[in-house]
Amino acid sequence: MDTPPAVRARGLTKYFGEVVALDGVDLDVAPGQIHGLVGPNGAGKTTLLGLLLGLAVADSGTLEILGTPVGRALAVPEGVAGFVDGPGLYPSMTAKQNLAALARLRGDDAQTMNIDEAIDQVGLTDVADDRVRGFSLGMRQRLGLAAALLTKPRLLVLDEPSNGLDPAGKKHVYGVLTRLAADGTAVMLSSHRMDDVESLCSDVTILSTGRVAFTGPISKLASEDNELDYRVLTSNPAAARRLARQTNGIKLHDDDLVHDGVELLVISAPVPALDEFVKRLVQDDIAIRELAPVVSPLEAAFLALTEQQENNE
Ligand SMILES: Nc1ncnc2c1ncn2[C@@H]1O[C@H](COP(=O)(O)OP(=O)(O)OP(=O)(O)O)[C@@H](O)[C@H]1O
Repeated sequence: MDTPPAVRARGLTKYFGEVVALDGVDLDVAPGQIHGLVGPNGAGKTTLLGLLLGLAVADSGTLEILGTPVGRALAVPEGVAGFVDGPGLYPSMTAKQNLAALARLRGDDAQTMNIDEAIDQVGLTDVADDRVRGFSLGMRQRLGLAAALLTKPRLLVLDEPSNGLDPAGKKHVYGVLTRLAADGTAVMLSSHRMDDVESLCSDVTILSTGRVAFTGPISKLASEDNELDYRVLTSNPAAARRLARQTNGIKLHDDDLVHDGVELLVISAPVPALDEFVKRLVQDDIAIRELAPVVSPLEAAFLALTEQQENNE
């Protein structure tokens, strides 16, 4: 039998009084997929994640989680774990006691073995017996993730999981999420960091004022026709500039930058024109020391799609 999708939403709509927080949202998340949810402030990200966690119900539309239709009752759907607006923790208890209490609340036996393992997975072993009151935001986020891991979820839902994490903490947590996904758990997470979403997620949904501006594989956003801005650092900026002028489809920006005393060209180009430019640089013996988009394809799409939708309001 085929494994059902982790999430299948059609036409989800949610109002808060007059405010339409979600407006006809369709969403598909496959098992083992890490799916990013991005959008400007107030776009509806937390509201959507809350529906997946059973913290609220939609006013209309249908939602199936792990193959089971979600009803009108407020309850965490079977197989789902996660948190929005930060994990709910007891400040006066230690990290370990928090996990034991949460397990008891769910009616599970507090299996010390699993608790130690979950704490180890998120890298909190050294502070397992410290009270949560003294934990930083990043440590709380990690403990919240450990609490979710204890339930062995098939869908993990996280609101801004990298909030408060230092670069090492982020790398650790992303490693945990990547391994979970490799074992078949679907992960849905919101973020304001496009670079994080690009490095971690295979798919993304861009929300703008409650509507889906894009949903699908991130690779589809980097379409060959899209024109992106690139920074180009070469061994011969003057010759590179001449070649850029002679290559069809390349637009040369006037505001070149100076990087460590070397002139950096800034160009706009669709992928085929960029390919042609690179070939010509190589033919003319000009070394390419750096070639990178000024903003990533996800960030460029995010800005274009959300601006477009806001202008249509
Ligand atoms: N409990 C609530 N009562 C009233 N309005 C709400 C409530 N929750 C959300 N909203 C409104 O619904 C819209 C979507 O909010 P939501 O928190 O889902 O956005 P978000 O994308 O998570 O924003 P942010 O990036 O700022 O966290 C906003 O206009 C918000 O003001």
